[in-house]
Amino acid sequence: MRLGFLGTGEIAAAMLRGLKGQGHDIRVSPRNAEMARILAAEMPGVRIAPNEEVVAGSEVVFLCLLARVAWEVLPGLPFRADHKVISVMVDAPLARLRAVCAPAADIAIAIPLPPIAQGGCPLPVYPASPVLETLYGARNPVLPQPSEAALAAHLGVSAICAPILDQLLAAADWLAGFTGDPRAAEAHVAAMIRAYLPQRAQGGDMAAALAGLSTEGGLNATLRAAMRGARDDLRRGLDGFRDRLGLPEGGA
Ligand SMILES: NC(=O)C1=CN([C@@H]2O[C@H](COP(=O)(O)OP(=O)(O)OC[C@H]3O[C@@H](n4cnc5c(N)ncnc54)[C@H](OP(=O)(O)O)[C@@H]3O)[C@@H](O)[C@H]2O)C=CC1
Ligand SMILES: O=C(O)[C@@H]1CCC=N1
Repeated sequence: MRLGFLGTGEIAAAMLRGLKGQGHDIRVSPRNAEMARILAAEMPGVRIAPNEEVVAGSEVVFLCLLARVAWEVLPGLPFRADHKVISVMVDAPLARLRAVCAPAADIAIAIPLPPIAQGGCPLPVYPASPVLETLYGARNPVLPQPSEAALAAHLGVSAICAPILDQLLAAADWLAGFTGDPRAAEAHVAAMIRAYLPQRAQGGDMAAALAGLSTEGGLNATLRAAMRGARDDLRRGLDGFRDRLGLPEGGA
């Protein structure tokens, strides 16, 4: 398939690496120049081309720009009615994407995360996108959403990755302070938490795991109580995205 990526940053690089071995003909935009060079050298079939050529030469165009850049750049590009466009951008609702990508109308928003490079990354999308399924579905669970609001809520919850990783790193750092082995400490924390996150988590698994860690006076119960404020902070932070993500009142 002929694929184009506009914006060759963190998420585009991960998405490209997630396509390795599929034999696509891929054009990437020249910015970020260093990343574009690395990817073109790393992956057969990837070439660097001006934005206009990325769009003109592709059947599927991935929008991996910052939204504020996209609003300036996209209106001048040669979109066609037969293009399939997949945006992964935050702050880019469908109505505005349709306006700047016209006459292209087959537009979906997806939420990849950097682990898509290896696979196993849940991939919410709205509206359903057969081409996204074709490209990524074999290695990642593609999750079509029933509405743009549901997609936006998934976008919001994706923000927990950084604060949770930050907590895990703080724990590993604390452990390494006693063991003197930061690598082993990080590996241990990762393995311990991974053991609680089965490949196919069922509703209720997390609550059951938490119940199993609630021994009265135990270390887990003690630290959880001491960190109750962090739970409230997380909830408040997510609620703070409502306007930005266009989420309806009510909901949660
Ligand atoms: N990082 C993530 O995990 C995820 C990010 N996203 C979304 O993806 C989008 C990109 O994020 P991310 O990859 O992290 O950001 P980056 O800043 O890493 O990538 C954006 C890229 O766009 C390039 N760029 C700037 N101007 C132009 C232009 N005129 N034409 C072509 N390319 C240009 C930048 O190049 P230069 O460096 O030269 O300025 C940069 O490499 C954002 O909208 C973000 O919300 C979505 C899901 C996950
Ligand atoms: O943090 C962000 O804005 C992007 C969106 C989803 C994950 N990362």
